[in-house]
Amino acid sequence: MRTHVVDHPLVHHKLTVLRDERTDSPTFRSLADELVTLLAYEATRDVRVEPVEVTTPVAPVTGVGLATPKPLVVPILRAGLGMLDGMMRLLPTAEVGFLGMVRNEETLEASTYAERLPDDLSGRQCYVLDPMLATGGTLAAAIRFLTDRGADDITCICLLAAPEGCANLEAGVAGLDVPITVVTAALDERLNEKGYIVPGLGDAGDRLYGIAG
Ligand SMILES: O=P(O)(O)OC[C@H]1O[C@H](OP(=O)(O)OP(=O)(O)O)[C@H](O)[C@@H]1O
Ligand SMILES: O=c1cc[nH]c(=O)[nH]1
Ligand SMILES: [Mg+2]
Repeated sequence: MRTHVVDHPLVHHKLTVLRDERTDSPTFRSLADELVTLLAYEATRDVRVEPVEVTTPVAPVTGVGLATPKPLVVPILRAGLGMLDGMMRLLPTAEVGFLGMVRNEETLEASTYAERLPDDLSGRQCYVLDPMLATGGTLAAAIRFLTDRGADDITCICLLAAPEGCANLEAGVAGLDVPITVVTAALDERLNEKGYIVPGLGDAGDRLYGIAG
């Protein structure tokens, strides 16, 4: 597994405002959207392309277009939904699959409550969107879903990651013969006793959409 921490002053700046407990939901949503587009630029560096011939007003030229099959973007509900528009801005022709997952806040185990993915992901590059890589349980389960259906290249885009979660995820995907990359805006210090990222930004889903019942 490869972990790439995006080091750019605008990423640091937007993340700082996201972390601030005084930032309200509308501002949080709009900044998360902007930040994801910056992360997506890095995360799509290896997106597969194929040659395309076009003619400019002056001469023919060989350029590139996205290869077929098109990439699949998979936001993990709820909080990953806040990253979808920012990602699709860069990959407007990608397809979108959905995974609904929630972490039990007592046991920290992730469970899946919704799934809408293509049956066959052979040869597909997949981009998984989840703002928080905390214990890593949610992303490990999501990656299993995708590799079980034949995904052959997976990039996870996160706003924040914890070192413990990266280590757990790396161990969890060790047996998979699929390249896995994590792109994040920051690798934070640690997890606290409740499994929250420190310093983190709190509960990403709640900050985007309000307190879940
Ligand atoms: O790495 P982990 O320890 O598995 O935790 C990370 C997960 O926790 C949060 O989701 P949550 O369960 O709060 O659901 P939500 O998005 O609906 O708020 C977050 O959005 C991740 O999906
Ligand atoms: O810090 C954390 C950990 C899990 N989920 C969140 O939303 N925040
Ligand atoms: Mg939540």
